[in-house]
Amino acid sequence: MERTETIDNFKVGSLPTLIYIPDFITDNEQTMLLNKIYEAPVSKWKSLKNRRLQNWGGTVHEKGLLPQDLPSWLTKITYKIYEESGLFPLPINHVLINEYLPNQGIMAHQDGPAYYPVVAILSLRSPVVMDFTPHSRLTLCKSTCTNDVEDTNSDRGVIKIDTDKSMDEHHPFPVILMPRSLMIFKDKAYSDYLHAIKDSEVQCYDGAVNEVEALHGQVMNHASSQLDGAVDVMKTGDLKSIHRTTPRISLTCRLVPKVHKNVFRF
Ligand SMILES: O=C(O)CCC(=O)C(=O)O
Ligand SMILES: [Fe+2]
Repeated sequence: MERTETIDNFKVGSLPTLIYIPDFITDNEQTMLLNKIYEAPVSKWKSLKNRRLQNWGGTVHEKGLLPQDLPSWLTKITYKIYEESGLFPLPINHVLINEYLPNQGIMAHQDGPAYYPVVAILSLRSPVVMDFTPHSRLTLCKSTCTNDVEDTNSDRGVIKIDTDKSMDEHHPFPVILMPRSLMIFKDKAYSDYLHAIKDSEVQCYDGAVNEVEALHGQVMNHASSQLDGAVDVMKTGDLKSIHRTTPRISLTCRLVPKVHKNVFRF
């Protein structure tokens, strides 16, 4: 982000509030992050049904965070997000790193209540489409029903969703997440919508709220455009799609406001 630009310049769509910043980090920064992520011992990865993840910053419980210092290679990026966005009241203290193979995704969910309601997602390597879908009513899920939610926010009070099809002014919409981009969402986009990534290698981005910002000239008009994961975006006739050919890594950066300093008083 240039010095003269404010976060407001990066708002996309009409819903409060979705922010999309293309090229938030450089190629070198992306390479450095990927190296660090894949340097971690295999035991740092937790495998789920449809993706694997690394948890950094400590353990999130319903009542707050049992903290662990973030490594400096992560604070470098989380501090940049904190400073440049101006949207977090305190520095980010928790990062979830997800790895998705081209046929993997994440089911529709809303992030758990332990987090401050602003999420920043940095995307690496492969483009992907994130679908936002409205819901009208939320009921807090007690620990007895968290098993049906395959999510890492998991046993600390993931929110169970009651989708109401009669929501009229709310519409589903896709967002394109290109490598090296940062997406931030909060307000209604956080509280009234679920977010999901389809577990398919071909994802439709028709109607994406950030099509111009994300693609700026990258769209290939033909199916022979397989130069790199970053440009596997095609428009064949009316079909707007992203073809995932490499794994995608994302860094979900959040703030858990309540931090437990002393394990024994937790
Ligand atoms: O990988 C992503 O882009 C989304 C991850 C996510 O929604 C989450 O960890 O809560
Ligand atoms: Fe999420």
